[in-house]
Amino acid sequence: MSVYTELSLDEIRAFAADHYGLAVTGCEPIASGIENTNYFVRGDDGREFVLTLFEELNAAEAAFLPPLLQHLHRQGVPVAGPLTAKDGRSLLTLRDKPVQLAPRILGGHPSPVSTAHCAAIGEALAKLHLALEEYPLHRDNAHGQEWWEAEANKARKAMNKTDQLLLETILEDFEETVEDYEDLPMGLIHGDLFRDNTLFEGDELRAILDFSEAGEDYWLLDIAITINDFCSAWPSVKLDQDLYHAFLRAYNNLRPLTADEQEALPAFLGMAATRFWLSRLSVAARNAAEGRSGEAVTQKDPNEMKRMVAARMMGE
Ligand SMILES: Nc1ncnc2c1ncn2[C@@H]1O[C@H](COP(=O)(O)OP(=O)(O)O)[C@@H](O)[C@H]1O
Ligand SMILES: N[C@@H](CCOP(=O)(O)O)C(=O)O
Repeated sequence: MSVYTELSLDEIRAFAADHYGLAVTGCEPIASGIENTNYFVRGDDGREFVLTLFEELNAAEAAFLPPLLQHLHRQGVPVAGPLTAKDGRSLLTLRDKPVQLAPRILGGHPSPVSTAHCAAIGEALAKLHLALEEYPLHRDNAHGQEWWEAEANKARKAMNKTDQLLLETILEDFEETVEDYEDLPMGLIHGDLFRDNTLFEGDELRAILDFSEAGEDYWLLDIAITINDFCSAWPSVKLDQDLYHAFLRAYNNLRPLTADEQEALPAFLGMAATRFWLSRLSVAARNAAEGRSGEAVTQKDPNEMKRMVAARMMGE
């Protein structure tokens, strides 16, 4: 689990009382996050909340999130909008880090994924893209093309020849694709729509979580990121054709992919897997450098993504 900043019940209790007028009776660290420190928090009236301490974003960067979530909520996209504190702010500071309290949404990460889950997430992603079409606030994708090219330069030095070739091939394929199809639609994207950033009850999508990666980029990148995780035939990293088609049918129903997007999708699937191959390598290197290890830190496997990159390159 990832709890980078350990908070005591007394500290959470004082924070919730001072800022939200909430009487807290218990808290529990959340075992599954990667980037932020999260705690489930129980109120004396039985309500439950999630306290998120942003570990990577500064206050200015994190301030983008509450209005975004409130907008999506109003547009009918299922998200957990942060609570407003007594002083009207939705983002506060604790231990010198940005912090928010949001309602706990019931549900679990879908596993195994069904065609119904893929249809639900496909529809929700199209709704999210359309809901943000006219959204006035902008933010660059911090892990878009510029980032992954810089990251690839660092990562390739430690790679064997085969991995270097795989990386170069995918990067070149992507660059050629975006040159060939220069009008691919763009907008604000979620940027990290994995199963573990969703909550389902049965087939029903209850919440899309964790908008830390939201930023301006190709809609198709968001689609590819989501397909890669939702529509793979885990533990195999190959695409499951039933899941894939269920996702695309539902997405297309609300926002039909352009002809160029359909042509470009295979290159984006490879690039989306590469983006997470690189970020997982980077997280592993940082954890090693900072001596973060053991039970308190969740580390996802870069090799899983590398295998997916190779599969997507083979059209699988
Ligand atoms: N509002 C919420 N309701 C219920 N569970 C939540 C909520 N927010 C976060 N979680 C749980 O916490 C986990 C980690 O949250 P996430 O925002 O993905 O953190 P990180 O960015 O550190 O990975 C999620 O996978 C989910 O299980
Ligand atoms: N989805 C990323 C990791 C980001 O973790 P999150 O818990 O912040 O969503 C990956 O799979 O590498």
